[in-house]
Amino acid sequence: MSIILYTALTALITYLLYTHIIHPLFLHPLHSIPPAHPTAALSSHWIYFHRRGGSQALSAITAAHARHGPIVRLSPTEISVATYAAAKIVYVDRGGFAKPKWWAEEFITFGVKNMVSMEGGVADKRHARRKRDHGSVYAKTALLGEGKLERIAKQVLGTLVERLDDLVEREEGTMDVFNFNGAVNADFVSAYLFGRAGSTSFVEKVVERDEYFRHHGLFLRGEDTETEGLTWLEKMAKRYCEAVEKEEKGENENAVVYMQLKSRGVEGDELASELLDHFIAGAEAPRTTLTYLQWELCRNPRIQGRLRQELQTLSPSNSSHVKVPNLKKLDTLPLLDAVLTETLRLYTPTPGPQHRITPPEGANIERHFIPGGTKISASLGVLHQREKVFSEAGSWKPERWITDDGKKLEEMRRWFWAFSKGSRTCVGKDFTLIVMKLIIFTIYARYSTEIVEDEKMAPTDRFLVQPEGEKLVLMFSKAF
Ligand code: HEM
Repeated sequence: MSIILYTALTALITYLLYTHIIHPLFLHPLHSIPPAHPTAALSSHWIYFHRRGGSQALSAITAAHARHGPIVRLSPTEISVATYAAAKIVYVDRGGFAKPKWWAEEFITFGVKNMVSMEGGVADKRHARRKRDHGSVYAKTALLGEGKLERIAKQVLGTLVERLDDLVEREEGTMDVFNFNGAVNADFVSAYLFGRAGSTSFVEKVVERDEYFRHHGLFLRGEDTETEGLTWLEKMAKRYCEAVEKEEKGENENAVVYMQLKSRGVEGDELASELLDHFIAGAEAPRTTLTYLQWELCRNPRIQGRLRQELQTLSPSNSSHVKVPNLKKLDTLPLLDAVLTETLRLYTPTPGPQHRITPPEGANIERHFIPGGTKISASLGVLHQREKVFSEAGSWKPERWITDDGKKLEEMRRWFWAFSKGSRTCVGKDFTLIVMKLIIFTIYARYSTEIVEDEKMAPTDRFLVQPEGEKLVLMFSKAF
């Protein structure tokens, strides 16, 4: 071998060794962060392998934190954090970090940016403006005090009770509740978004409901089915928007969110995209939450009984005439709040990494300096498994939320991230909580439930969790 060839080969091997092994392992600014897997500092293969097919790699990330502590390196340029203090820096302090472009764009519909698909962070003024465009429509004071939600509740809960009475009296009481729960929530949220003209009647119209959930499933599954699902969803949202536009002036004031955004100049595809996102969020995440909540109430009949007693203090009607309870009183029932919070903790609907990117100046997190442009995330489901905060974290224990220990309660609330925190916190949080409470009230004050079929209830490792079998069959009986 000639001396020139020998020198060139040695230089190449040295260069490759330096760039692929020595630099990432010993000199890269992230080198002191423990790798989730021995190869994670050298290549992205480990994390890509766990993320194949749309998986969120939640169990791999959970196991990595259990082995290596609160900060781990998932790939040469990506880290995961698992403490309240670190999550606060990423999502809350100084407006929180921006979303990486690829992640924000996952949520684009109609080819335009809605709030969730904006990158955010201090530099993104559009996101802050869009948040302001929503005004107070989703604020707790407006929801509990203005009577608009009560009017919707009267209608939707009336239909719910009719359906359940029929089920119990004429159909032996057995039903798969998974899509049914989605239906009730969809009817609520669509009425609030689009008013009477554009709202769904999924509780009654089973074929329409199943079509919606089927197409949303195609959209979520991604790849070859994504376009078919999205096209169908976009047509649906356009139809609802057109229905509001055709209404007489005055009538369309019931389209609370539509009219609010329109009054701020959000129009056309931008408006349709924003509302479609709220519709999907309002139907899907509570579908999962209520299904797991009902499952746990069936597995814990004593808690179901105590909850019924608590709900009956609000004097529900026992005829088919539905009485909407006082929303402020409903909101403060302690056991109702505890069962819902505990379900959102243990079966977090979006438990996987909420991806962000460090700002150009970098950040100090968990005693490491993280340079600008690093991919970083906390997984909400991992925060919720913190044993020191939530003892027996893997068990459903609603009573943990009913305690006189104010310090403990405050600590648990800090670590409760089901709706995220900071500038990107869920805009529909108070809406969905009060709607779910109304639905639980209406069902469990009047009926009791038992499990008929609960195979495959393990949560899927997807962005939006579902029970693996997408099914939970319950037997309903009249409780009084
Ligand atoms: C159980 C129910 C729900 C859960 C657990 C939930 C959870 C979340 C979480 C974790 C985020 C933050 C995502 C991120 O950082 O990228 C979020 C954002 C958001 N949610 Fe929800 N959500 C629920 C229901 C709803 C409902 C009913 C609506 C609308 C009516 C809604 C509308 C939104 C919007 C628009 C955002 C984006 C906020 C922003 O980017 O600033 N969600 N939600």
